[in-house]
Amino acid sequence: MVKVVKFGGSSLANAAQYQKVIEILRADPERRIVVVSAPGKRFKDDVKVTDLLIKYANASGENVKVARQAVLDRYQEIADAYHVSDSDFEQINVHLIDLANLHHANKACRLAHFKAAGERLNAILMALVLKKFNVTARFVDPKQLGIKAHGDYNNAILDQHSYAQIEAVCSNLLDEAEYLVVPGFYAYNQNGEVCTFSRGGSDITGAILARGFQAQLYENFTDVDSIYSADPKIIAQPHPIREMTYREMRELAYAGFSVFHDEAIIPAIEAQVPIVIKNTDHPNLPGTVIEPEQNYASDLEITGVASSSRFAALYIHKYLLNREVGFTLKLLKILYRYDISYEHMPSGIDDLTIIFNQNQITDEILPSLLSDIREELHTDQLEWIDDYAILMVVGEGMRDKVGVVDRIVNALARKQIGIQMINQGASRISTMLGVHQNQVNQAVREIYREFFKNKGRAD
Ligand SMILES: Nc1ncnc2c1ncn2[C@@H]1O[C@H](COP(=O)(O)OP(=O)(O)O)[C@@H](O)[C@H]1O
Ligand SMILES: N[C@@H](CC(=O)OP(=O)(O)O)C(=O)O
Repeated sequence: MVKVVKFGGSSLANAAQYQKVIEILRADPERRIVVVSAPGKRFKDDVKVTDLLIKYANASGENVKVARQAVLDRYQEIADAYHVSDSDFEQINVHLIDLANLHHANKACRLAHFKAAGERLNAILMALVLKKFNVTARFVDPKQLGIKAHGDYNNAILDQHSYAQIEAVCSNLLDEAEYLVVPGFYAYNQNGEVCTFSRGGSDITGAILARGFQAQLYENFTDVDSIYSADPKIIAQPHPIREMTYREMRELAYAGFSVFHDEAIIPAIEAQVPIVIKNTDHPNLPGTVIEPEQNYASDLEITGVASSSRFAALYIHKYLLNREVGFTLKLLKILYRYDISYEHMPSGIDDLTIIFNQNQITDEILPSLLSDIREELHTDQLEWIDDYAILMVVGEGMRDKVGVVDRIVNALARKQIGIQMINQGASRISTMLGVHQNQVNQAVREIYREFFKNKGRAD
């Protein structure tokens, strides 16, 4: 049995972090498949290599060389610390130079190729460094593994057919080296071009490989001791979550727990591979285990409260909407025409709200989208709310408890926080609320306080 181990950008930010990663790998012989992100921030105001690469892609004139050098320096510091030879390191330099000279189908394709270099070069470097420790390590590109994706070049989605090839290739590769080092975050489309998953997408690659290799465990190493019940940037020293279910993680990750990518849960669910989130700085701590079902005792009503301000909403009011056959169909056809997907659509008798990911609606399309909806649906009222935030209160413990929603609503009411929308998922393990963005952090604090004030570590 093998473990897939993913290291995030913070875990690979410099040579000192590399050292911790190597020790983690060597501490457990089952850690064979190593998925790496691009080097992340070394300190608070540092810039991630992925962002340096975006700068490089957009640079012109004199700035091109400066931007390229900034990326190269990050790898050079690590290579020097491990005495990687100049000739071995040269491939990293050459790849960065080539990026700017290659022909690309369009701007989006070019950007994806640049961004993917962060992970690709880090995986090449990690394999070179591992060899310095007298172990066999092999860089394996996603193309060789058959990781294929479709959709936007910079927001791609895995092709489900990929698994047949991944599974076939994986077992053979394991015999070839002690460590297979795979770059996260990117895949190839049907034309063989590079495309990336959405930001933070190395978690997805790790999960795909956990399924592909039928791993016993997917270990995801990051910079926190565990997943907490609230974002530690909003609540100081929040309650650590020791165990949680896939369902809980999916909802919380979607709604703002950026420690794990929400789409990365899916391959793990499909193969029923448990996930553990651990800190590269404290690898012996238990971390957070994410598993198929709740097989552990818990007296918590809620597991976590997440928030995200990446949303916008359209409120539509029309009398007798409930009696109008095909109203929603017409609305969805308009969205389809504009190539827009929506996130949620809670509705009442005479109104409905459509919640979008803000990046779906640009300033260019918004006026004509609204005017088409007004004219084709004859609405009585249309309101565009661009400061929309979502709160997600999640917990397996909510399912059988009476009065949880009551406590959420009262906690917000006590602080005069208006609720724009409230929606309880059919799974009954989550309640979603819409609030204004300027109140969202306070809302998280109030809900957190309500449910964790007697649990020892409340803010
Ligand atoms: N509920 C949460 N629990 C733990 N960390 C969280 C939570 N919500 C957001 N985070 C953030 O996620 C960060 C780790 O994710 P990320 O920056 O993507 O790490 P990596 O570089 O390892 O990929 C933490 O430093 C923390 O700020
Ligand atoms: N490097 C990519 C992908 C990724 O997963 O990064 P990280 O592990 O640092 O979140 C990004 O910055 O989006």
